[in-house]
Amino acid sequence: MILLENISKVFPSKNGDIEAVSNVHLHVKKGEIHGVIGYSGAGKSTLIRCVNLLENPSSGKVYIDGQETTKLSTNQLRNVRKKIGMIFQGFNLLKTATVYDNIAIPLRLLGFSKEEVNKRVEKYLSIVDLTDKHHTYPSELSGGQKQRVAIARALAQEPEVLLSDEATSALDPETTDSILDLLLKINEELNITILLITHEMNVIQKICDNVSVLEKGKVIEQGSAIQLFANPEHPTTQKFLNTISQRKLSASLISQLNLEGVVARLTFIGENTGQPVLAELTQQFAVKPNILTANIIELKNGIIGNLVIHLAGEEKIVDEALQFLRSKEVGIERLEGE
Ligand SMILES: Nc1ncnc2c1ncn2[C@@H]1O[C@H](COP(=O)(O)OP(=O)(O)OP(=O)(O)O)[C@@H](O)[C@H]1O
Repeated sequence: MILLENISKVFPSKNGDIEAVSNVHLHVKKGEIHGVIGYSGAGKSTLIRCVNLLENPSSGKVYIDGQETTKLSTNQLRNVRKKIGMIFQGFNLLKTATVYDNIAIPLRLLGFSKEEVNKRVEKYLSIVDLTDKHHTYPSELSGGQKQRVAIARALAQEPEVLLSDEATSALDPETTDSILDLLLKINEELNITILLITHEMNVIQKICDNVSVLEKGKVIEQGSAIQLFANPEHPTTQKFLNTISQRKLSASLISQLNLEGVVARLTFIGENTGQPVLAELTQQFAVKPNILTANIIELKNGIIGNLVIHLAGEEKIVDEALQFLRSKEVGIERLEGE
């Protein structure tokens, strides 16, 4: 649905060029929710603005629904942009217009009849659960309600793609959750493809199918959310994961425990999370597992369990025990200390 082919964006500045986005390749398939996560300054906003060409890439190609948009005329581009809705961290509502008009005005500008405008405003206000707010002004709404109006406005143009630029960053955790639920509903019921940017791992955890991690304008890791949460390879991805689950033990504690046995992180995916493998382990091998940390991460498409254990016992038997766990498709990472 969205294909970014080797996109770069360079901003000239007095102190030299700034390469905000560097050779990014990203494919978002129809119907998926793809999250781009990165710290401040990573290039997320610039990248998402390249998708609807609010920002012209310095090089590379953008395809929407198979059509290369980077070579279209302004008129042709206007038609493609109708397929793409966008929501923002700051909501971007018209302060002097009611909720109804905030959604209706862009439709009127697109030339829809009064009846069609009315039909769409009613339909999308109902989808975002704000049917009682027609005559309310944005200043009288909470942040979450403002974002719902912005979402209704984006949906009213009946786009195929929704771009979300940090849409939940200004909201408290509970409101964030309700907006994420709404994005899931839009994705599932209206089959709208969503590309979102965020610096919050819980957003990725809750609604994304696939993820790209951006750092200094480059994609440093890309894959399914399950893959990234189960086996984060890049230190920056690992740092993001630490924000939602405490994965780290101190190096000195690990060193101390490694003197007698090994410290290992066991990762269970999906159905594996329910298997009593540690009980089987102690029945079959003369080892004593001691659980140091444990957590379960619920993702949109599955569950991942993490256990960090200390396995005491004879070296050869400990190795066999770890081999047994691998044979049960448990991910094993031996942790080294100082
Ligand atoms: N119009 C511009 N002119 C010059 N430099 C820019 C411009 N827009 C962005 N940059 C620079 O490009 C880099 C990436 O900025 P961008 O806003 O895309 O990052 P971000 O990941 O969205 O950050 P944040 O989460 O803080 O918004 C930064 O170094 C920024 O200063």
